[in-house]
Amino acid sequence: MTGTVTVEVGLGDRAYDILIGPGLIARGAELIQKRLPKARTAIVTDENVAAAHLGPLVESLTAGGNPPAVIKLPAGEKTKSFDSLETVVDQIIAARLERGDAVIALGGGVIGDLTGFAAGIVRRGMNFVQMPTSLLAQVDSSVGGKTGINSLRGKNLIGVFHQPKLVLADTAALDTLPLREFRAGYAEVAKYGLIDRPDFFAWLESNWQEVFSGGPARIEAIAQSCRAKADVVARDEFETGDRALLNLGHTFGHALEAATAYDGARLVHGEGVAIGMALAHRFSARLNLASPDDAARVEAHLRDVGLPWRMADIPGSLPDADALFNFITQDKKVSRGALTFILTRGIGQSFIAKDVPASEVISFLKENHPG
Ligand SMILES: NC(=O)c1ccc[n+]([C@@H]2O[C@H](COP(=O)([O-])OP(=O)(O)OC[C@H]3O[C@@H](n4cnc5c(N)ncnc54)[C@H](O)[C@@H]3O)[C@@H](O)[C@H]2O)c1
Ligand SMILES: O=C(O)C(=O)C[C@@H](O)[C@H](O)[C@H](O)COP(=O)(O)O
Ligand SMILES: [Zn+2]
Repeated sequence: MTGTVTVEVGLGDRAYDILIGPGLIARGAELIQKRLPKARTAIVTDENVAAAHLGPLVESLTAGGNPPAVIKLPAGEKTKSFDSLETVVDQIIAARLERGDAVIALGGGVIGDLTGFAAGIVRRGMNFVQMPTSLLAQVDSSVGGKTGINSLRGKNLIGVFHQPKLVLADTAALDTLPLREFRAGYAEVAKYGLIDRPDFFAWLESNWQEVFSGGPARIEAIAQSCRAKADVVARDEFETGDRALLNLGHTFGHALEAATAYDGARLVHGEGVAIGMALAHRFSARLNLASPDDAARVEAHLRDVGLPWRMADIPGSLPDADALFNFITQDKKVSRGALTFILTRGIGQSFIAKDVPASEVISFLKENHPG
């Protein structure tokens, strides 16, 4: 597989394409103008991505007759904040973009989530294009329309659903992504196998080295991930049911991100998801829902690829189990005060578990806390 792969997100009159392949950033103007003729643009990006990939996109849009406004922000999770939101909103308005123009997110999930939120609220909703440059953004965050910023009290607590008009995943951009960030994105790839695609998880166990080294296996893994996500989003856009499955590993993972104050030097999102998925499998085994062998298999794969898989792998000390539990109670899946977790009956057999007893969660956190 070397050309461009297209995956459709089937949302009726708001359906859009995900294009996956090398060289798409430099073709930005042509591909965007085809869907949004004559749209003026503002590009939102971060400093790392700007240094590596902004030039060809600006050149393409300028040559197409519409030089873009550029909004550059510091890299990292702390950029998903009210301060950054204010900057982006103000700069879009200052550039006099209209509703029918387009805001482009060029970057990882941080830039995508923040930019999508800004596009969702400026002029009550503007066109928005995702140009994901991290593995995590290409396989997950650029698809499905969840946008937002963090609160110190919990992850992604402020945001809106706002779908992009187009996703352009330039796989050549991954050549400049640091290995730690590639690994973090891989956690969300493995997630799709663990949710309901056991064959995909087994394929990853055999082929992960090729996915990491690039070439056809990498594009195959990205395309499979996008298909898996597009399927769920098309049947449950606003997470009233099945979409919650995409949260496998996130109830624990988001609590750990908040508990480390979104300090990317200690923990980035995909690493939190890796630890969270291992914990979700271990917790399922503790509740006699799944075999401990399956939990061990997940932990072994995460360890093999170099991802953290237990709380003890996070550098520095963590707040105690009660404080971690307090973050869990802010999870968006909580309903009438009852906890919802994504648990599992085995590899690729995840399910939505409502009314999970708080006492079980607290005991489990105490048993697994590094001390
Ligand atoms: N909306 C969703 O559905 C969804 C899904 C998953 C994750 N998320 C969110 O996504 C965020 C994590 O995204 P992320 O892992 O992409 O983090 P990120 O945006 O912080 O990017 C990771 C790092 O890689 C750098 N980078 C990105 N692309 C690069 C490239 N091509 N070359 C060099 N450096 C590059 C960035 O500057 C950053 O330092 C979290 O905030 C998470 O909550 C959202
Ligand atoms: O798209 C979804 O739905 C997901 O849950 C994907 C997750 O990987 C992602 O991290 C998402 O932002 C988490 O959603 P949240 O609603 O728990 O904030
Ligand atoms: Zn995630």
